Formats: sequence, C-alpha cells, structure tokens
Amino acid sequence: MLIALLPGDGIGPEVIAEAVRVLAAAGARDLVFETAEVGGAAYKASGHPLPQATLDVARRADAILFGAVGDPDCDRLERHLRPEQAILGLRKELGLFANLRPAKLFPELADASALRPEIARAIDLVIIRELTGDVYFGQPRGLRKTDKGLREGFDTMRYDESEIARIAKVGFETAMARSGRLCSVDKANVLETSQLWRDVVMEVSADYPEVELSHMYVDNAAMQLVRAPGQFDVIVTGNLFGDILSDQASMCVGSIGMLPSASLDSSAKGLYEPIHGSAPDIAGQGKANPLATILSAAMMLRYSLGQADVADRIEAAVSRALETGHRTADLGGNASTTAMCDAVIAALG
Ligand SMILES: NC(=O)c1ccc[n+]([C@@H]2O[C@H](COP(=O)([O-])OP(=O)(O)OC[C@H]3O[C@@H](n4cnc5c(N)ncnc54)[C@H](O)[C@@H]3O)[C@@H](O)[C@H]2O)c1
Ligand SMILES: CC(C)[C@H](C(=O)O)[C@@H](O)C(=O)O
Ligand SMILES: [Mg+2]
Repeated sequence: MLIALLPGDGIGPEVIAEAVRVLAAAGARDLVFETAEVGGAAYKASGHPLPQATLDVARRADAILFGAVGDPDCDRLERHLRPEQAILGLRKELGLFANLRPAKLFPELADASALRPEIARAIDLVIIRELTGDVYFGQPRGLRKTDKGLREGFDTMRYDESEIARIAKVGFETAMARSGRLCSVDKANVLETSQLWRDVVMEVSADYPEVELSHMYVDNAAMQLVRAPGQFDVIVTGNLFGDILSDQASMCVGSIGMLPSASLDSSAKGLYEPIHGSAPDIAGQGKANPLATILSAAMMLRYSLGQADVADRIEAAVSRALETGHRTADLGGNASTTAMCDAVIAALG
C-alpha cells in the first residue's frame, strides 16, 4: 500500500519522522512510502505550496500522512501562494469532507489537562468537522475599497443542503457506533447557514431514530467543553467552528500535541494529520510532541489500511509510554521528540 508522506514545514518533518519509526517498529504491513514537498518547503523549492507532483502522489496513494504547513517567511505572500493553501487544496481536491478529531484523556495525563482532573477524566469525545465548505471556501471573498475609500475584507459563509446532509450522516453513523448521542453545534440564532444546518440535521435524524440528537450554539459549546466535557460524545459541526473547538478540546486532554485527526472522503481514502500546526516557535529544537502524529498514523492504519490490530498496539504503547512518566515539554516533562518516540517504541514490547 502506498503512503504519501507530506512532512511540510516547521515541526512537521520532525513529527513525521517519528511516526514512520513507530509504524515500522509496530509491524505495520506492506507499506511503501513516497515523500513529497508541501507548504512553505514546496514554495521555496518550486514556487508553489501544492505542486502538481505532490497532488499526483496524494491522488495515487492509499493514504496520506501529513505533518504541518506554515512558515513565517511566507506570511506576506499573496494568499494563493501561502503554505496553508496546500492543506486546504488537498482537502478540497481530494474531497476529504469529513474530519474526525477524537479527544480522549489518557488517564495518566489528568494532571496535564487545563481542567480539574475529575472533570478531565470524563473526556472521551469526537469532533466531526465538515472540512470542504463554510467560510473557508465560500465565494465571493476578497479585499476591496468601500465607497468611502476604506479598505474592506469580505468572506462568504455558505453551505448547501447536500454538504450538510453528508456530514450529518457521518455524525449519526459515528454516534450509532459509540454511545448513541449526537450534539450538533451551530450558531442558528444568528446565521442563515446555521439555520439551514439545523434544519438539515433534523431531517437526516429521521433516518436514525436510535440516536439522541441535541443542538447547541457554538458559544455555549465552547463553554460547556470546559465546564462539563463529559456530556459530549459525538459533536458534528461546520468547518470554522470545528477548527476552533478542536484546539480547545486538545487542551482539555493535555495539549495540542495530543490530538490526531483523519480527513476522509466517501471511500476509505484519507489524509491523516495532527491537528496542530508547524509551531515555528519550537521548530528545530527537538521539543515537539510527536504523539498527535503517531496517533494519526494509528488512525490511518485503522480507517484506510485495514490494520486495526497494529493501530491498537500503537495506541496501547502510547498509553504505556505515558504511564512510565515520559512527557514532552507541552505536557510538563522534559523528554525530547525523539525520546518520547523511543519510549513508545520500547512500550510496543
Ligand atoms: N494543518 C496544518 O498544517 C496547520 C494547523 C494549524 C496551524 N497551521 C499553521 O502553523 C503555523 C503556526 O500556527 P499557530 O502557532 O497558530 O499554531 P500551532 O499549532 O503551530 O502552534 C500553537 C502553539 O502550540 C504549540 N504546539 C503545536 N504543536 C505542538 C506539538 N506537537 N508539541 C508541542 N507544542 C506544540 C506551538 O509551539 C505553539 O506555541 C501557521 O502558519 C498556521 O497557519 C497549520
Ligand atoms: C492551517 C489551517 C488552514 C487549518 C484549518 O484552519 O483548517 C488548521 O488550523 C487545521 O486545524 O487543520
Ligand atoms: Mg486548526
């Protein structure tokens, strides 16, 4: 099976290298890797953040393991040349509309959570974020001058009912496979897109009478995630709200360096990446927590490669490595990126 490795920028290459080591040590079967440049690294090498050759490898591959993109050197470039366009382009071009972001507290990390340990212990949820629509991709957008000569920026938040229905189905199916509870998060008290979102989610719910559906406004959801996260099992939400809530959820389980993700199309094809970015502030220092990427690799084995047994072994090894006290700085420890990965490999047994 062909895996496209897209390390990207900043800490991306550091954490991808560790995930590849873990895949080998865990006995993942029949993997062939092909590495390609993406993001700021690709821009600097070839003038485009998502070169055609990279897109071609991503299309040919059975799964994609992605590090992170984002480079301060590129912040002043025109938007279409910025590194972040690469991940947005991959999601859109490959039709990866369903983004699964599980947040589960490893019991050993109760003290690393931003929440009180007794609250943090209850966290085992998944955020299902719509990934190819919303204000991220809506047209028109741009910068212009108003009649008064003022600079004005504008974006368009939009969803059509088919986009909402297909992500809602992923939410309901996921809820069926878990506790049977689904919370749809929107801003239907203000936004037309959210009113449609709520209507369509309710329509789809008719096909899932076993699922207990609730609705919550996103501002309240942000508050409830901190107040009583144990009430959530599956959250389904739009692209922008899901982006923000998942970074928040990561601190509830200890660190942004802990949250993996799967971005799926309607088949088994997927892109797997940590939810964090290129972290330029710690890049090149051996400080990055590799666990989000290692756990993303485990998701890849489970969802795209049919190797759930190996995925289970990796997740158990992460748990054991944490139990034995190994932690990177974001979790309050002093293990380097490589030492953290060594601990996971040792725990594979
Ligand atoms: N999918 C992606 O590629 C992706 C995701 C988010 C942000 N970005 C990009 O990354 C760049 C930096 O963005 P940002 O600073 O807002 O977010 P970030 O996630 O890169 O970093 C936020 C903070 O978390 C820390 N952090 C992140 N990952 C960590 C890890 N694995 N271990 C330890 N600490 C970690 C960083 O050091 C930083 O202090 C920007 O260019 C942004 O657009 C890319
Ligand atoms: C880099 C950026 C475009 C991206 C997003 O907003 O989707 C990131 O924050 C993420 O969460 O994957
Ligand atoms: Mg984000």
